[in-house]
Amino acid sequence: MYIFIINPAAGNGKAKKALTRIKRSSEFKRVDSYCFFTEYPGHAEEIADQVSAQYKCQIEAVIIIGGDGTLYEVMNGLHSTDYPVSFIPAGSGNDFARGCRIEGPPEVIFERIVSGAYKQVYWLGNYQADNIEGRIFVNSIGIGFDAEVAGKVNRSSYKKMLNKLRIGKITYIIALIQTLFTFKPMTLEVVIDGKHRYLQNCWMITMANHPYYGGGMKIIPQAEIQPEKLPVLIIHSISKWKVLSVFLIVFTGHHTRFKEVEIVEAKKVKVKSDSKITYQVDGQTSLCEKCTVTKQDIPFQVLGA
Ligand SMILES: Nc1ncnc2c1ncn2[C@@H]1O[C@H](COP(=O)(O)OP(=O)(O)OP(=O)(O)O)[C@@H](O)[C@H]1O
Repeated sequence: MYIFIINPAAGNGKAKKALTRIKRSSEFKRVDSYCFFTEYPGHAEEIADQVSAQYKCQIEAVIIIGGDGTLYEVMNGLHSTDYPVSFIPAGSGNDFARGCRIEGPPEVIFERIVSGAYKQVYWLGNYQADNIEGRIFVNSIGIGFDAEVAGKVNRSSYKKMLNKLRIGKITYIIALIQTLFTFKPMTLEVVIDGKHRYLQNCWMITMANHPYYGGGMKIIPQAEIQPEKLPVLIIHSISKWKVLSVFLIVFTGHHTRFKEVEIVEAKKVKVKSDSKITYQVDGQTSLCEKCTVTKQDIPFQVLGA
């Protein structure tokens, strides 16, 4: 049985249109399926939790139609990595689809899913932030400047309108410039695979499971879908104006040439601050003082990729 979890609010309603196209396909008529629509933030996680309890071994795949936020919720709600998952991009950013090369019209992706011929393994990340334990991130987790930019984008009143006009990237540029003037660089204790570092004037630390975030920025161009190791990007001891240059060229991946942009690989990263710092997980933001990030041991199968 194919379980669809659809976020009708993602990408200004793109998900419903994608489902309509899939439903018209001969492949859809041939298979057993159930469609669940999310009604509020957090609902996709509840649905995934219920579905894994109720259907267990009957599940052939869980197919998410929405954006990266919906995928994040589903992966945190599923009880096991044994369920094959697929993602039909219908959000505004769709970085997971970019990272896994899930491309094409929704009905074509669905055909590939059902054929079973297109699949790849994917290792998720785990994080623990203050008292929040055992959570999963799908694409990336970031602390500091990028998280504050993401928070501003999410709260902006004009995001929807600009997305509708297909110039959603302008929301990001506005938030970036606003944050550039308000952001206070952090003093952090960072422990990378047991090695302690004290970073002053730190702008951000980001860990990613593939290169993309924020709707196509190649934040860690060399990040591979791989077990064990997390690519970690650290930007510190940098001027405001150079940060602007970093983000102007981040879509090309050339920002890693700046000497203030450091990339390392690690199995475990701990970040500690004396005050609350903003972090983003797959684009959703929150505050914490301590955060520990690792890679999940067991991969799951992505169909249609
Ligand atoms: N029915 C709903 N109404 C409003 N918000 C919802 C609903 N269902 C889910 N959500 C919330 O919508 C948020 C955004 O969804 P999602 O990230 O999938 O789309 P997006 O923001 O358009 O895409 P992307 O993350 O790829 O940029 C999620 O955090 C989710 O909790």
